[in-house]
Amino acid sequence: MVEMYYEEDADLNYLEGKKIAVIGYGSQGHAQAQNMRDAGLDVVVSELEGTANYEQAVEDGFEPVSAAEAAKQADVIQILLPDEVQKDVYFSDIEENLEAGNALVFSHGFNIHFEQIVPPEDVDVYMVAPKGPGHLVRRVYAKGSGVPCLFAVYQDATGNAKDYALAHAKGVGGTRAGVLETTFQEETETDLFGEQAVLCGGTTELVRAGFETLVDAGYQPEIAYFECLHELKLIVDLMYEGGIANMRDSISDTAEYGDLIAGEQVINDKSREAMKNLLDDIQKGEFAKQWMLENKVGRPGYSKRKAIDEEHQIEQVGEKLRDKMNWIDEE
Ligand SMILES: NC(=O)C1=CN([C@@H]2O[C@H](COP(=O)(O)OP(=O)(O)OC[C@H]3O[C@@H](n4cnc5c(N)ncnc54)[C@H](OP(=O)(O)O)[C@@H]3O)[C@@H](O)[C@H]2O)C=CC1
Ligand SMILES: CC(=O)[C@](C)(O)C(=O)O
Repeated sequence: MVEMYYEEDADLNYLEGKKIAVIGYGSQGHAQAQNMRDAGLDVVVSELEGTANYEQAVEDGFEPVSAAEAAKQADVIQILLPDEVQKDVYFSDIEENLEAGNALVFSHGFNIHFEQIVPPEDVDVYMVAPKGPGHLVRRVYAKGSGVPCLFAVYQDATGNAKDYALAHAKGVGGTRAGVLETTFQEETETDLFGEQAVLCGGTTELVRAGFETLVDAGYQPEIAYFECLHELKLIVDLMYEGGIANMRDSISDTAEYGDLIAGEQVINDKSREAMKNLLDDIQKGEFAKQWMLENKVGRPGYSKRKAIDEEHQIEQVGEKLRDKMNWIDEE
């Protein structure tokens, strides 16, 4: 069984007296910067002037600086930029400001694993990757809890990289929930696979396909929304709390029988083969190449498909229903 690390296994004193630059104040940046500041660490943030996230950083009490300035000031430089811009900003603003003994920190291994960024040998390189969206990382920290994190050490120039990584994970709240050690390769390949085949790609396509099947058969779109999207969270919450068996304990026997006999008809050998092909493309770097090229040519495919999905009937139906529903109180 793998070892989890908790609060008592991490010592914030390793980061005592060190300035931590969080470069990029977006989903992860706004959360991790505030959490680390609340933990008593010395944090400086970088954000593009004139953007909404720059204003948000100011509103949250930071004085954002440029990426170059942040890297110059800091001992620990955490790059929380979009993966597709990290390489450009690293070479234009960060690399020249690195000093021996600094730490270069990521929350996803993409740019290191696919060798977009090749750091100097005299700095530590580690990752602290929350296993959850940034806004949740902040929300649960503020409530006294934390989102579980993965950590990995890619380069240990100081001999203390693992201690720094665990302290960093403590600063963002990860050790409150539990932190697991991995490698940059394992985090990168599994995270990309999860995003594509299960969490985002697989699930959104499943939800849309289910919705369209019901609507095309003449059922009310609102009913199809409730069945295929609204309830999904509630079912997954039960799986999250106690596994698939826990969810099955709570649903009806009728639903459980349906679950048992129908699942493999939807996610069949062909679907599993497709999953293996996605993973193969990720492992071979084909996805990484495709994503970096997509950005180089202005994201035509990304923008076209995103526009189509945003116009999908399930979005309009859902928006109207969410406005009308009295929300389940998550407090
Ligand atoms: N989103 C998530 O929940 C998770 C993300 N991660 C990883 O965290 C990292 C950050 O992702 P995420 O938080 O989603 O990214 P976001 O896109 O939410 O935020 C990135 C921020 O960086 C800003 N930015 C862009 N260029 C610059 C620049 N030159 N200087 C300063 N700021 C700049 C962006 O501004 P603008 O928007 O104006 O371009 C944006 O505000 C990635 O490696 C990602 O894989 C890991 C786990 C979960
Ligand atoms: C939240 C998370 O970890 C994702 C979906 O992989 C991401 O946003 O990168």
